[in-house]
Amino acid sequence: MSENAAQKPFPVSWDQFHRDARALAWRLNGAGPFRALVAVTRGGLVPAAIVARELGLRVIDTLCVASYEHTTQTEMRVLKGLSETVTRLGGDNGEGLLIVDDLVDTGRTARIIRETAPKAHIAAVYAKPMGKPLVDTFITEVSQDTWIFFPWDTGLSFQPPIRENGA
Ligand SMILES: O=P(O)(O)OC[C@H]1O[C@H](OP(=O)(O)OP(=O)(O)O)[C@H](O)[C@@H]1O
Ligand SMILES: O=c1[nH]c(=O)c2nc[nH]c2[nH]1
Ligand SMILES: [Mg+2]
Repeated sequence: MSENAAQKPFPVSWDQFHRDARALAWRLNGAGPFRALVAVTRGGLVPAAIVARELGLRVIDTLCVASYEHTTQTEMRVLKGLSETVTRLGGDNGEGLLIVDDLVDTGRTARIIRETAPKAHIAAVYAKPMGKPLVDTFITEVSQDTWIFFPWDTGLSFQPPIRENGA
């Protein structure tokens, strides 16, 4: 999604995120074996830590990608590719690598990852319909017009009563 003007908010708490990331680890447990884990920064760092802990993975790399300024989709920039060590572990095509992100939305990020490592296993905690076909594993699907608010991007604030908003 390039703009979030008319999107449905889907706030996720730390507890909920931990539960969903752990559910992802359960699902991935049968999909390995994995030789290394790659976190897609920055959002993928949080589920990567949880999944790595659950699956006993200790070789962890980052794929540093930026494609959104707040809620606006911008030109895609790969700021850092896979390290030499992890590229060697995964062979030429990324087989045996587990690549983790927080969500897949339009699928643009996942498409770039797929080009970098075609045989890697790509996993995301949340998926929207456009991006869903581009990942191998995900946990929760939300509609395309949903904007997911992650706990590291949000804080507690006063909520006006529903009635006062004219709902
Ligand atoms: O499927 P797409 O439309 O490509 O969107 C999904 C990507 O967008 C977000 O990252 P973002 O580029 O905002 O960077 P961040 O992880 O640093 O927040 C999210 O963490 C995914 O990586
Ligand atoms: O915090 C976020 N929530 C989303 O729904 C989303 N889609 C792309 N990038 C995103 N970042
Ligand atoms: Mg990201």
